[in-house]
Amino acid sequence: MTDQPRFLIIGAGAIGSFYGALLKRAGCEVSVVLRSDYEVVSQSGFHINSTLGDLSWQPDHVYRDGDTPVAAPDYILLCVKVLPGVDRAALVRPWMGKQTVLVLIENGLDIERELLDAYPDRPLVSCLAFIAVSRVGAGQVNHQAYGQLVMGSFPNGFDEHCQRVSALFKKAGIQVDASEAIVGERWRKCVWNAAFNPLSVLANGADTLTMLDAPGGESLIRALMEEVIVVARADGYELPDTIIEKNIPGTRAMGAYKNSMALDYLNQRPIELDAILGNVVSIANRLQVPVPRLETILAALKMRQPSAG
Ligand SMILES: NC(=O)C1=CN([C@@H]2O[C@H](COP(=O)(O)OP(=O)(O)OC[C@H]3O[C@@H](n4cnc5c(N)ncnc54)[C@H](OP(=O)(O)O)[C@@H]3O)[C@@H](O)[C@H]2O)C=CC1
Ligand SMILES: CC(C)(CO)C(=O)C(=O)O
Repeated sequence: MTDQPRFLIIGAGAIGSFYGALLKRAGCEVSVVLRSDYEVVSQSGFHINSTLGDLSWQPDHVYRDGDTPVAAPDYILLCVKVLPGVDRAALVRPWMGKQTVLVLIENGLDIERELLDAYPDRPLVSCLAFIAVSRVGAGQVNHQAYGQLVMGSFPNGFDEHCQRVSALFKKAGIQVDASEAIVGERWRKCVWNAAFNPLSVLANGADTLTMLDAPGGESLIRALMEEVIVVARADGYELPDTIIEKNIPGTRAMGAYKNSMALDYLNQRPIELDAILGNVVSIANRLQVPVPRLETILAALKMRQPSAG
């Protein structure tokens, strides 16, 4: 591994280009594999309007499918949406060198397994992003708030790669919380995402305050969060009840906010329904934990979007 770590971002949308900008700021070589934004970013880079200032940057190399990288990356930062039609293991395969380590910044539960199965001898760095950032045009990103990462090795621990990558993000000014139990952290975040994200789609792309203030809204959201907590506990992750008491006022304090699934829905893009809700329900079914409300919402959304899951 070189002194200046070499990163390749696959999925350089809102999250990928934002965290890529930070790695660039920390002195790394950062390249990207692009699809729809290839021409624009090749010519004029990413334009990122951020609460941290102007984070616009030019990748060291801009690739597209079928290209051969100039050099194998030390790290692949995988930030594509986790969707049933997207084979993430196949997506990274052409770019993996003999020593390349995968770093995921993606939402959802139980989303690492397919990558670990495909690359069983590779360390896997798993990250959760607490951020509000969206892609507003080709190569154009708007960062509205936050940015903290929670990071750990999958399935557990905090290895030398986590240490190295977290040090780079910290150097660029981002808070990184180290976790020895990243799966528990995924459950903890899922308490929020599995309740708010799918419900916002049923509510026609509603923001958080609209959902909380609708008649019966807050009590439904609390009940959904309780169901997720019960499943997490049955799966061996002892989440405290206080999560809900923190989540509700914390969400109110953020102001009206449209989560990533609401934005996907409003922009007619596929939603990460299985990664965020379907996998919770599957684990509940396997462990025979009743989750009637989560199941109802999942079934209703599958009717709306049968193939995009
Ligand atoms: N945005 C946010 O505030 C937050 C997002 N997250 C999570 O982060 C993850 C990424 O989300 P986000 O960045 O918002 O999503 P975006 O839709 O902004 O970005 C996804 C990117 O992946 C690219 N992509 C998809 N397939 C390929 C491919 N085959 N080859 C190359 N590029 C590809 C897309 O390119 P193309 O345009 O060509 O399709 C797009 O640029 C998700 O799991 C999300 O839930 C978590 C917390 C907050
Ligand atoms: C928690 C939140 C709202 C932002 O980090 C998110 O994960 C999302 O928008 O899906």
